Formats: sequence, structure tokens, C-alpha cells
Amino acid sequence: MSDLTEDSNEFTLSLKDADPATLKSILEIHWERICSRLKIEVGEVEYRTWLQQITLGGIEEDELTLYLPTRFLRDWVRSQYNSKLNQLWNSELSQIRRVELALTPQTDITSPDSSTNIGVDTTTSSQPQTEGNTTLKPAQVKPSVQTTTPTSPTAEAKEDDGKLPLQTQLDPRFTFDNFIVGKPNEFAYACSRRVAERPSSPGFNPLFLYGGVGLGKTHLMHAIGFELAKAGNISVSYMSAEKFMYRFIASIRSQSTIEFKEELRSVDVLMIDDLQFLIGKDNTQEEFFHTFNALIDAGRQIIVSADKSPSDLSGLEDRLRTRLGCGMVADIHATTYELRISILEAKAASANVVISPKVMEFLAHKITTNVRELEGALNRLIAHANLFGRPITLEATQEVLHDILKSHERRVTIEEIQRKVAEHCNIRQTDMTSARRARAVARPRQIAMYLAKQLTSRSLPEIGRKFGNRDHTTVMHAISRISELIEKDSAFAEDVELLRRMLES
Ligand SMILES: Nc1ncnc2c1ncn2[C@@H]1O[C@H](COP(=O)(O)OP(=O)(O)OP(=O)(O)O)[C@@H](O)[C@H]1O
Repeated sequence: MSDLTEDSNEFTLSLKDADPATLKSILEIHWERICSRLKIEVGEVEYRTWLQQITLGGIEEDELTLYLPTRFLRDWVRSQYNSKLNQLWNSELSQIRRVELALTPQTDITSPDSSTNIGVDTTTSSQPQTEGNTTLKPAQVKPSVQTTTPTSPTAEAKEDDGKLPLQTQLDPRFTFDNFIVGKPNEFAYACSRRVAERPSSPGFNPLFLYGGVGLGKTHLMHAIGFELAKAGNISVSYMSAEKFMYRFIASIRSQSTIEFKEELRSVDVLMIDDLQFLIGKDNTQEEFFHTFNALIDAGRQIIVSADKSPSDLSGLEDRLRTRLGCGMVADIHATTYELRISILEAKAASANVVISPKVMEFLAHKITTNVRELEGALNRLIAHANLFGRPITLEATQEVLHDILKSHERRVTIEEIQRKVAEHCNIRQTDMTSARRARAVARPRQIAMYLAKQLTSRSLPEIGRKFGNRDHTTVMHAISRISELIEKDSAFAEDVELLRRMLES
């Protein structure tokens, strides 16, 4: 299957003629790649601070629009990264000559489809982006920010066109209906449902959701937000901890902290995502702590997510950690194979695509880290199938996803191989590097050398060095001896295969 960037003629045609869904997928694929390059070029921290919140907009002629949620961020990104974004997009897709940076358009919660932007949730982002800003109960504040620190834009930056701070971003795709429940997330799901039905119930306030990257914390928070908003007269505010900090800092600069506090304390439900971001940000933590207390005291619901449990969030003030753990703490565990299969089936069904069980099983076996990556892989497969009109076979899957699959290959170290083989053959690990030549020791050592060549990218001299500074010819000899034995002796072959599988799993 041809690569999108390499086959530029075919691609340019497809881009021009593509229907909106295909166009969205094409842009997502390229944006994902650009984000990976940006992370490398500007560094993870800078990327997360300034670029992670960019969402894809539409494309018109040769101009692509990218959205940022606040004027502050838009101005900063424009002043610092404009030419980089232009250059990267142009090198990905020569048809794009200009990148326009704009504010994310507003959408009403009752009409999530009314947004005109493509609204892509980039799979590389740790925080979901929205199809627009969904304003549940907008509050009007008008900070006019004069920035002074060297890390901030020098231009005057009015946050969110004056609609600070309670403008809430909810992604209409993240509902309870399309959250797939399995063993690893059933408790968090049940707690979230409960809070959505009866907010501020004793024992469930605050609700603290925690778990690894891309396992559905944000999804559940948005789902709670939608349920509550649907129910009627409840004001919900959702923001990432990062945004909480920006807004807090902006309010200090514009001398509007009182308004900020009042607005924040007037909501019925406050949701703060990725709280771990506040580690080391003492002033913002302090402000959050006071907001937290004021809201809980007033009987309002607080929902927080983080990557660790309150007790493990070292770096957060003790008093805050204690209070965070006072309500319901629900963790989301890593996905199981069964859950990954169910998620793939549901996502394929909602995209109206038939994918063979073999391909699903392959994906669920290979991409085990998080749902975001699994979803990204599936979207990429679907986009390729749509673009080139080819069925999604196992071979096509391996080809299209070769880079993702490669990064998921387990990296086994020579030390691990030595340990496992020594354990299996009942010898000491030190015998792997010793000078002893007795068969009982030499054969396992040869097996370990053979597996080191098979399972790592180390050269023969490097392997030799790790085995007590042996010469590369010794390693060569070991490999050919073990290969011979595998050919001749099926029991021996099975044994080596078993070891290999144990090391790869
Ligand atoms: N159980 C699930 N069912 C359906 N989709 C899911 C499920 N879990 C996660 N997802 C999807 O995976 C993607 C990542 O999820 P989400 O953003 O909620 O993760 P997160 O835990 O908040 O990650 P992070 O720690 O990076 O903020 C989203 O597109 C979400 O819809």
C-alpha cells in the first residue's frame, strides 16, 4: 500500500475530492505525524505547554485552519511557532501553503453538530480537544491581560474573548453510551454514572478518577458533564489543570482574581482534568485548594482526574491530597485483551466498517498500552482503506501500522535473556558470563546468545561483550550450533520457543 506522503499525486487528488470524513482522517494522520515531530523538535514540555491544545479546523483552497482555545494561546503560538507549523504542514502536504491560527469556534451543547470545524481529537494529545467550545452556562468576565513574564506572549491577550473562566469544553463524542465497560473500568464507570445521576451525594464528593494515560478518565468526565447538563439547570465547568493555571495566572495579571474566584465558586459542578499538572505549581495549588474547599462546603460536586491516586501524588500539598481522597476514589486499570476487542468492535461498528476478527485480534494483541493508541491505529486503518479502496487484511494492517507496531514491540535486554535462560536451565546467572565450559553451563549460555541475536538489535561483538567479553566468533558458533539443534531435535526446539515466548510476552 502506498504511503500518503510518498504518493503525493494520488494523495493530492484524494485530498481535493475527499468527502469530509475521509478528509478529516487524512488530516488526522498527518497531524499525528506533525505532533510527533513537534514533540521531538521543541521538546515534550514545551509541546505540552503550548501546542497540545491545538485542534484541527477545516481546509479551504490551500489554507488549513488550526484552532486554539484561548486568545492568549493563539497569540503565543502564532508568535513562536507559526513558521514551524507552516513548514511542517507544507512538507507533509504540499497542497497546504498557509496555516491559519484561529480561536476555537463556540458551539451550543444542544447542537454539537453545528460546529463547522473538523474538530479532530489528536490521538497524541493527552487531553481531548473539542468540536468547539461547549458553553453550558457561560459567565462573563473581562480580563484584559498585560503579560510580563518572558514565557508569555508580549501581545495583549484577552482570554477566551472575555468569556473566562467558565466556558466549558466538552467533547460530544465522549458519552456514557459509547464508553465500553469491562473489568478494568467498571468501578470507575459505575461511580461516574452515580455522580451523574445524583451529584454531591455524600461519599461521592469529590469523585477522584485515576489511571494510566489514555484509559478513559477524560471520557468519563465529559460523559458526566453531558448527563448533568442534559438534566437541566446545573452549571458545569470542565477544564484541565493546565488551563486552570493559565486562567488563574491571567486573572492575577489582569487584577481580576476576585472575579475569577467568584465565577469559579459559583458553579454547581467543577471538573479538573489531569491534576498532576499542578505538582510543583504551589500558588495554583493553593488557589485550587481554596476553591475546592469553598465548593465542597457549599455542597457542590467536584470531579478530579489524575494519573495516580491521591496518596501517590507526591508533590501535591498534603492537605490537598488528604481532601482529594475524602470522597470516592476510583481507579481505571490497564485494559484487558477482552476489553480491547470490545472497544475495537464498537469503534468499527460506529464507523460502519467491517473488520475481520483476525485483524481485531491482531490489534488487541499488539497495541496494549492504551485506548487512545488503539483507536488511533484503527482510525488510520479505516482512513487507508477509504482512501485506497482496499480491504483491511492482516497484511495491509501490518504494512499500514508498521511504525506503531514497531514501537510496541517489547524490547528485551540481554540481561533479561540471561536471567530467564539461567532460571529455566537451573544455572546461576553469573554462569552466563563465567569462563566455565561444562556442557551444563555452556549450552544454556549458547541458547541465551542465540536468543540475544533473535530478540535484540545488538551486533555479534556487542553480544560477545555481554557474555563475559567473548569474541564475536564464539557468538557466531553458538548461533549456528543452536540453529542446528533446533532443526534436529523437536523437544529442544520447543524448549527454545517456550523461552522466546516467555521473553516476548
Ligand atoms: N472504555 C472505553 N470505551 C470507549 N472509548 C474509550 C474507552 N476508554 C478510552 N476510550 C477512548 O480513548 C481515548 C483516550 O481516552 P481519554 O482521553 O479519556 O483518556 P485519559 O485517561 O483521560 O488519558 P490522559 O491521561 O492522557 O488524559 C478517547 O478517545 C476515549 O474516547
